[in-house]
Amino acid sequence: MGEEINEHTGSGPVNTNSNENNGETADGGAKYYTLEEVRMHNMSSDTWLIIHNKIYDITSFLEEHPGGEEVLLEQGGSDATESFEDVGHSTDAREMLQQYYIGELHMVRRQMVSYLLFSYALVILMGFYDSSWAMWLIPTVAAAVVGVLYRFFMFEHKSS
Ligand code: HEM
Repeated sequence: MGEEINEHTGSGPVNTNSNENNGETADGGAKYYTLEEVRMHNMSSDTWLIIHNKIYDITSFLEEHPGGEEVLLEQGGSDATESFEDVGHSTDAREMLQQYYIGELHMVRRQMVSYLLFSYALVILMGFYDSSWAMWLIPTVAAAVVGVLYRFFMFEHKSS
């Protein structure tokens, strides 16, 4: 998947090859935005929300929202997952989200934590490397850790 991270602080994606407003790059991969970048879009003329790690540009939806514009503006530029779920939105409301989808949240910090934990686990295991049982245990545990991390990242990017 063509992962694209926009590190700029402007209002649109940096990659000129990307298709605007459909959350996909020209090669079909999702657009990724950092939390810092999403935070910039917190005004009535430009409102983005994060819901379940997906980014939505809801500027054009503000006035249409049955629950009012105010509640959306309060959440502008931030993670509205909890508020959205607390209201108990209908299936229709969830389907409406799709038309405002522009990309995915890039989990820089969570990825770093995972990499650190993985490295830490390897260092601990290396301490046992002088015993014979460790010869098979280390690769086994390392494979299990990689498996868990892989599932974690897949869930993170696919959750909705
Ligand atoms: C882009 C995201 C959102 C969409 C598409 C959306 C859509 C809707 C829709 C269609 C309804 C009508 C009731 C239903 O069908 O469930 C509704 C009601 C409501 N929404 Fe949202 N909503 C969004 C985000 C939010 C957020 C983040 C909040 C809270 C901060 C919120 C608070 C409310 C409230 C309070 C109501 C009124 C519920 C009632 O009066 O029964 N919504 N929304």
